[in-house]
Amino acid sequence: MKKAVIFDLDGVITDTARYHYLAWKRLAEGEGVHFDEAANEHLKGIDRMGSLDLILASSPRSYTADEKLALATQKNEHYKELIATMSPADLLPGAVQALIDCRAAGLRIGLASVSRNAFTVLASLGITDKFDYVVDAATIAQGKPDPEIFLAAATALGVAPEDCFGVEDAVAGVASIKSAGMYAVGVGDPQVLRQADVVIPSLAQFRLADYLAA
Ligand SMILES: O=P(O)(O)OC[C@H]1O[C@@H](O)[C@H](O)[C@@H](O)[C@@H]1O
Ligand SMILES: [Mg+2]
Repeated sequence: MKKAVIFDLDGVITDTARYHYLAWKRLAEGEGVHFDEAANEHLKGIDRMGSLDLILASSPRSYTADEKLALATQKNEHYKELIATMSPADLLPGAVQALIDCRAAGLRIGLASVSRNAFTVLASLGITDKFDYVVDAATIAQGKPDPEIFLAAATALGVAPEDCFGVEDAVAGVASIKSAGMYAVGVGDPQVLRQADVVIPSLAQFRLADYLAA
């Protein structure tokens, strides 16, 4: 039986994935780089500087480290404007019920987001106290798809990786869960999240009993 669940945040619990997309799109177009939903799919779950590098790889010019930092800051300021009015109304359908079900089943509950805005978003959604442990992205050396962030959450929760399952909307996130040796619940399109053990369209279809014995 599984003893812990580790959730991703952006795109799983709330639709911040949309805001990340809009902020990256404005930045990319300002740099003369075409950016659409398909390109964005490759950035989901990727940390801020990693995402910027992927976008700028298609730019006609090169950038100094200082220029990159300025662009990343600019994107983050725009992103923070977009999330400023978030409230519990921005929780995706089924998210709170999934957290309640996991708690009722006695699971330890972690959050593994590479976003440095995760604590702010959790507070705006009013769900900080629903997690036993939230990984501080600033303490993680290797972003997803590296397993580090999911392993860090499991260690802090005191549960072996094989007794955990992870919940993710990103290809890189599912890869991170699988290389951590955990069962992966994908949220999204099965044609995209091919490495997941099971894929559900949203947390409204979260069926805890199916994952506990997996
Ligand atoms: O820029 P932030 O808030 O630290 O977020 C980093 C990354 O966090 C991830 O959760 C998102 O899926 C990415 O799109 C985002 O780039
Ligand atoms: Mg995500």
